Amino acid sequence: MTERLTSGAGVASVPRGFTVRAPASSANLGPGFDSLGLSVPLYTTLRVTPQEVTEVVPCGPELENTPADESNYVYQAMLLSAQRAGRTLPPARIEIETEVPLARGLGSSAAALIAGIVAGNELLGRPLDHETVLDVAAREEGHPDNVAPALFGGIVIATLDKLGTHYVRLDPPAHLGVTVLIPDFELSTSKARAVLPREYSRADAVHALSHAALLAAALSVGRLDLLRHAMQDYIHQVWRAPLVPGLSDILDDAHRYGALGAALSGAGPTVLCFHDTREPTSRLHTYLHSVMKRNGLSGRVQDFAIDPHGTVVSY
Ligand SMILES: Nc1ncnc2c1ncn2[C@@H]1O[C@H](COP(=O)(O)OP(=O)(O)OP(=O)(O)O)[C@@H](O)[C@H]1O
Ligand SMILES: N[C@@H](CCO)C(=O)O
Repeated sequence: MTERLTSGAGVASVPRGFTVRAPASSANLGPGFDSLGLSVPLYTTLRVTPQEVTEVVPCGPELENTPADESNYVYQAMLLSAQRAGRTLPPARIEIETEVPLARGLGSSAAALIAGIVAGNELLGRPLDHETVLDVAAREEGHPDNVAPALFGGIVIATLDKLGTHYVRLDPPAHLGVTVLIPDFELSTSKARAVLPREYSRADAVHALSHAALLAAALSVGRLDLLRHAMQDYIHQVWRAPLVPGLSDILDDAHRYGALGAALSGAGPTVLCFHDTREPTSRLHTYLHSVMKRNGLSGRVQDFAIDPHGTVVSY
């Protein structure tokens, strides 16, 4: 059985083994800092088998430095669901695999967090509904822009405040594709947040909220022609540019090579460009490779569709 996460809370307890698959995500999209993101089809997968003792088994080269015990971030995420439900997590073997490169701005931590919370909730018989799963994850990350698309798929606009986590999910507009440049070096979110100013001027605030509002509206009605203008940002990219060689050039010039808009993906160093899926992306690929070469970087350039499914549980 495969199911999207569409049912509510309260399903009876689940003794069988199951798999949880959570996608990568690209947050911010320029001015939507901490509030806007989309889902990328690279996946973190957990295979959960109830048994008498807990075992945490990271698999594959990407996870070779993550702990093989209960201190693993995925297992800690599973405990969060038990904590919110006021229950004790039953023991299980948890195998973890990921295609999401770590600390590159593609939401590896959010995919791990969502996969873990959903897996814990599933082991407990789904005491938490989806809004609560999102709220647990958003409070843990401190912002909802990766976890919301990782959970629901598509493009998600979300806010986190004292009253809860509120969101609107959009289906990806027709003909909108994503091209990402994923450099080979890591940049932790904490380092990329530490360079941001603590305060902004009113002019910067007005610039950010007007562009973020325009971007959300453009994405919701499929106005691909507006993306380049709507994606202008002075809240985070300008401060992070020194950490990501070539970023400023790509933000300024990618449109000349067919990009509909460009942004730093999450906290970087991945850079995201939108493209029109009816047009070839070869010129854009050649350009992005040339920027890497000019800056002495290695990495890969890859096209993706936006993942519409989000996190999926299968039996
Ligand atoms: N599958 C996983 N299992 C265990 N730990 C993980 C897993 N995925 C990510 N992590 C932890 O999350 C860290 C990366 O998180 P970080 O927030 O710095 O970057 P990111 O989530 O990849 O990028 P961004 O938040 O900018 O999109 C890793 O170094 C690792 O500690
Ligand atoms: N909005 C977050 C995403 C990365 O987790 C940031 O840019 O720091």
